[in-house]
Amino acid sequence: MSSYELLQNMGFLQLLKSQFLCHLIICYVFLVSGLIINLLQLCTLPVWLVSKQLARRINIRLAYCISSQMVATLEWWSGTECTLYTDPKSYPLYGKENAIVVLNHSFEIDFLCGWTFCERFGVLGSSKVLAKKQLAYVPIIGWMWYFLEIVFCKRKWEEDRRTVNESLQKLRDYPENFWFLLYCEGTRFTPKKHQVSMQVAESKGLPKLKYHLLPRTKGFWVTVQSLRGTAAAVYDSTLNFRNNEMPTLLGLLNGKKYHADLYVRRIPLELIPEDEKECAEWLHKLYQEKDSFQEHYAKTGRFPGPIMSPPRRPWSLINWLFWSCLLLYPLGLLLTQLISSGSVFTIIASVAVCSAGLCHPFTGKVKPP
Ligand SMILES: CC/C=C\C/C=C\C/C=C\C/C=C\C/C=C\C/C=C\CCC(=O)SCCNC(=O)CCNC(=O)[C@H](O)C(C)(C)COP(=O)(O)OP(=O)(O)OC[C@H]1O[C@@H](n2cnc3c(N)ncnc32)[C@H](O)[C@@H]1OP(=O)(O)O
Ligand SMILES: CCCCCCCCCCCCCCCC(=O)OC[C@@H](O)COP(=O)(O)O
Repeated sequence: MSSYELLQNMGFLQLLKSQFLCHLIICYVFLVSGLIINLLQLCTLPVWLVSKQLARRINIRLAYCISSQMVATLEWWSGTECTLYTDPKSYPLYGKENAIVVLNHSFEIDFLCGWTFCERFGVLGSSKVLAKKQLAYVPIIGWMWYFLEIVFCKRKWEEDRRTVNESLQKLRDYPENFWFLLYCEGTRFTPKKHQVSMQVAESKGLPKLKYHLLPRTKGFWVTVQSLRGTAAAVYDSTLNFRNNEMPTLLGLLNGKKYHADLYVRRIPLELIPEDEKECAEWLHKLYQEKDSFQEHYAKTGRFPGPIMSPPRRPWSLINWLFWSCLLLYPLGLLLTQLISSGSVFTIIASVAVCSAGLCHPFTGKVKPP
């Protein structure tokens, strides 16, 4: 094939990825498979009574079937690249131990990049997060999290102090390695929130941060204390995207390729102070360091240290193809039957769906490569 033809084909592929019908198919597979998996998770309830560890292992695999579909959208559909900057001595330990991950909360898809690294190190099904309670009620993801023993907080310290500790204690005998994600900033970065947060920093006599909100220290302290002896280290992770891009889920769905850079430092848990006040000071210092890494990135376009990128694995794609075949076949049969029935309503409905696809605002907007 000539390079001109190849370019033309690539242009066609990009155009295809921007079509509403493709988005509809991806969302249909995600929603229907997600609800089926939620139902299967519900069926594991009796297994908990017989063997807790077996039920946990089953739920890890079921959760993988959901979260890896979103990872596949990032890795295989949009082709987004993820580069890891880290110390080669720490690299072999990733995925082989329990860890607390501290990540900046600056992008709509930062959690998805986190999931992508979980996938590459084989801990996607078991990965956990300290999430706000409202997310527990979101169908598919929230319900999946319930069975994964995700830790939820109300962001009311008087209540969270006890409940977060109790939920974390339950993870002490978790049967597989997990990463526990903590967004210490507590909410996603916006210029307005940054302004308020820097006023708090000033009132506390703390140095100002340019790229982060002031970290909330209480959740970090309770997590470190509760997971001592369970987690081996804190993975201090700093994420940014090349070319000042602000990636979105819709961009990924449209097949837009981004380039994520993640800088990870492994800090053994023993190095973190046990005392609440000292631990808070330690975290503030960590965020000042994270700020300096972002400054380095803004100036040089890279993070410090060597690159040790793990390759993408085929499993997320295989999982997506499996669910697609399973769910698109009956849908195809149904549509064929409806159309061959020749009913006026069916024909009008089909035309309406196709027109919606053609009139979609993203159609034809993709720049040819
Ligand atoms: C090798 C590869 C490595 C890594 C790969 C990366 C990642 C992969 C890992 C895992 C992936 C797993 C899952 C990801 C999937 C999805 C995640 C998606 C979504 C979840 C996101 C969320 O839900 S974020 C929101 C919830 N989380 C948090 O809030 C956590 C942080 N918060 C805390 O820790 C809080 O302390 C708390 C919640 C425990 C309690 O909150 P509360 O509000 O009650 O107390 P505070 O801590 O705030 O205490 C009050 C003190 O705060 C000061 N204050 C007041 N205003 C501000 C302000 N604007 N900014 C900062 N501080 C403020 C106030 O003065 C009080 O100060 P004191 O001195 O009295 O403490
Ligand atoms: C293949 C898939 C395509 C289908 C797309 C489905 C999309 C499901 C997305 C579910 C993602 C769940 C994670 C949400 C992240 C989130 O909501 O974080 C909250 C924080 O910022 C703090 O919030 P706040 O302080 O209240 O602003």
